Amino acid sequence: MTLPRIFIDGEAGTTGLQIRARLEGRGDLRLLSIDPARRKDPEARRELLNSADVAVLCLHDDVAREAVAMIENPATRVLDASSAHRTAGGWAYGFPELTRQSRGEIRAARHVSNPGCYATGAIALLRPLTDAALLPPDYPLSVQGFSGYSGGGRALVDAHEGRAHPDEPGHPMAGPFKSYALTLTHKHQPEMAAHAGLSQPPLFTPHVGGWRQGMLVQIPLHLGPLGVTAARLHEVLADHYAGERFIRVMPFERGQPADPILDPQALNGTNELELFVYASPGGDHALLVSRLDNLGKGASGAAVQNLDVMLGLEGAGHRYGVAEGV
Ligand SMILES: NC(=O)C1=CN([C@@H]2O[C@H](COP(=O)(O)OP(=O)(O)OC[C@H]3O[C@@H](n4cnc5c(N)ncnc54)[C@H](OP(=O)(O)O)[C@@H]3O)[C@@H](O)[C@H]2O)C=CC1
Ligand SMILES: CC(=O)N[C@@H](CCC(=O)OP(=O)(O)O)C(=O)O
Repeated sequence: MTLPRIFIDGEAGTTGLQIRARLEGRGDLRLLSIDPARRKDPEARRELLNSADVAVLCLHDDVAREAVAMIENPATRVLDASSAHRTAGGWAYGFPELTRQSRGEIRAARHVSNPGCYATGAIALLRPLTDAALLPPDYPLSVQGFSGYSGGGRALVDAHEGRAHPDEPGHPMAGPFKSYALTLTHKHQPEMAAHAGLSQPPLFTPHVGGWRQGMLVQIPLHLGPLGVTAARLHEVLADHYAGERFIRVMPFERGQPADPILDPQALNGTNELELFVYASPGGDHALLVSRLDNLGKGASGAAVQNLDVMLGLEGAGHRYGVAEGV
């Protein structure tokens, strides 16, 4: 039996290293590796991109677009971890649990785009609610994100872990806590709108802190104008994700999940996503929260899960977690 050949373009980066670590030891795939000295050589990359059954792109957006343009072999499928193709026509969105059709679309697609980390947290909470008409598509939503610094890729990881070049100025986002994207524009907004079933992008305010990985995404809601209870929001989410291996809707007893305090790092090293619905005592306000590892279900864990869905291997029960700090 010939094993599916997988090439990770950008395997030395934050996302690429984590995908590679998750695929080490898999006897049902064959990893094609590039000579580290030639990892940015277009000819070496072109050859491997066109020899792979699936090319996994762990590159910044512009380089990912160039990589797609280099592929001439019609049999090569692409799983792109960058944000270049998340709302592009002809690309399946790699969120297997999102709708009843998602797995089939990913399985059939030649081109699959892996979701963004903040977007995963927001869309997981919103899409079942817009599909159930509990949230109107034009509802004015706010989304707040809190991420570990690995979300900023190699440059921010190096700045935090003391590997920045002494001649280079400090990374503007390094430090214990920073609010950013204060132009109120962020690359995940179009993706959130498109895949959460919204007709306008949410107001999105991300923050990054001095922990390596793990994130929370929060969506506050005034329930009065929506005419819905927090218990109903919880019920719809719990029904939608029932039976999913990686997504858990946390129990809701009299308006509160069991956790009164959330640590963004609790799912680090896993491919899990937890969803919480909190309610104020009078029932006027709800807070939807998702917790995930930005490098797990927010990037590399999701990519390996998508790879398996593409290849029809999801049912084999592979582990999509990896030790922290890879
Ligand atoms: N970090 C995260 O939490 C997430 C990241 N992503 C996405 O994944 C993609 C990669 O991000 P991330 O891993 O964080 O970024 P990194 O900067 O850590 O990694 C990118 C890698 O690509 C390499 N590279 C740069 N130019 C080329 C080239 N021309 N040919 C081949 N390789 C090249 C870089 O090498 P060098 O460093 O030497 O330049 C680096 O190893 C991005 O599009 C990002 O949006 C998606 C979800 C989450
Ligand atoms: C902390 C930090 O800088 N986070 C990144 C997003 C993280 C991420 O990985 O986004 P993609 O999945 O779209 O690549 C940012 O806000 O641009």
